[in-house]
Amino acid sequence: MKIFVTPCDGIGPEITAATMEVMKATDAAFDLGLEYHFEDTGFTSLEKHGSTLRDETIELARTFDGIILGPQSHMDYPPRDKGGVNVSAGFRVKLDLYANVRPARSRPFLNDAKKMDLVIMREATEGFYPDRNMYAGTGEFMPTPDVALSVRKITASACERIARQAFLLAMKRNKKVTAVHKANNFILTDGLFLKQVRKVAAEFPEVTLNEFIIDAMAAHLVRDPSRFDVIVATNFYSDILSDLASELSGSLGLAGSINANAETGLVCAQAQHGSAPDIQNKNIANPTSLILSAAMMLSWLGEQRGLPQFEAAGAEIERAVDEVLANPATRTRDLGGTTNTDAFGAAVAKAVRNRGGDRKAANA
Ligand SMILES: NC(=O)c1ccc[n+]([C@@H]2O[C@H](COP(=O)([O-])OP(=O)(O)OC[C@H]3O[C@@H](n4cnc5c(N)ncnc54)[C@H](O)[C@@H]3O)[C@@H](O)[C@H]2O)c1
Ligand SMILES: CC(C)[C@H](C(=O)O)[C@@H](O)C(=O)O
Repeated sequence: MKIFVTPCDGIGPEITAATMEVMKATDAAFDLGLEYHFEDTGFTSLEKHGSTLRDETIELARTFDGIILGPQSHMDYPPRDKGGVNVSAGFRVKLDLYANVRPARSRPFLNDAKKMDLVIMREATEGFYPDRNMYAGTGEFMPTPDVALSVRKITASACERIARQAFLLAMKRNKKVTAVHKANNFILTDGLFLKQVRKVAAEFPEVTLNEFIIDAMAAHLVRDPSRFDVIVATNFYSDILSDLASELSGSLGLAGSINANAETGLVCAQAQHGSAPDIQNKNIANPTSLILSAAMMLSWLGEQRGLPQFEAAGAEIERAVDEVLANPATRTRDLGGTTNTDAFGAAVAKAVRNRGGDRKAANA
């Protein structure tokens, strides 16, 4: 299996290095036969090639089975005509990775967070990124110096396919979907989203559909996240709600995700958080988010291609992360500990290796 890796900006190289430690240990324990190819994106690509994301990088990534994508320092990029291209939106939009799957769960051994185990199914290709061939703020216009406009594109087809992914996931979980919208105000756009979700819901009579307006949803999530299971929403709403949910679980640094396309089979592991420039190059970032994203990527590849060892490998990384997080001595600073990024990665890799040894002994 061929994996494309691009660490990108800020804490990206640090959390990617920790993730690769875990991937190597997992590959050895499960005989996955992973091969890696590393490419520059973000500021390193800008310095070498004049663009934070080149078309050839995207086209190369398309030929791989999976992608590990680090966070970008998009806020600090130069304008597009000076090479600043939105790396994240570029991968999602150009590769049509429309399902950004963002889980968040509480861990009783970690903190006293309210009980939560949910997945946000985020539509990742449209909304304020309006065209498959244009990205990086091209949905914005300034007709006069006093007026700035932002165009949000919502299509029936994109709403339908993300809704279907949400219901398919709900069938594997607790048969509950919550659609989040603001159709009270955005009658055409959010109205279209809601119409498509209801249409797909009719195909899944066993799944209960609830609907919440985005502003109230934020309050309900904070008050009682245990009410929710699979949440589906358009791009922008999901982006905000998923940061809220992951912080409720203890830290943005715990938030893994994949961007996937169920039809082409391509999958991209990507932390939910950004490049955290406030803590970059200090070896203190929590790499859990990218490690769990890589685990999700392996599980997804396993499920899609009928490869049980990949599913087992993904589950094992999740288990190893929990084992390491359960020990206050091996937590990173965002969770009140003192463990560094590389040491955390090494601890998770060791937890995977230890169990791999147990498994081999049991099979001998
Ligand atoms: N997917 C992406 O690539 C992505 C997502 C969001 C933001 N961004 C970009 O990231 C840059 C910084 O944005 P921001 O500061 O608003 O958001 P951020 O997610 O980078 O950071 C928010 C806060 O969370 C902390 N944090 C984030 N990840 C952490 C981790 N793994 N371990 C410990 N603490 C962590 C940061 O230190 C910061 O205090 C901007 O340029 C923004 O455009 C990129
Ligand atoms: C950096 C930004 C373009 C991005 C988005 O808006 O999708 C981010 O918030 C994310 O969640 O990956």
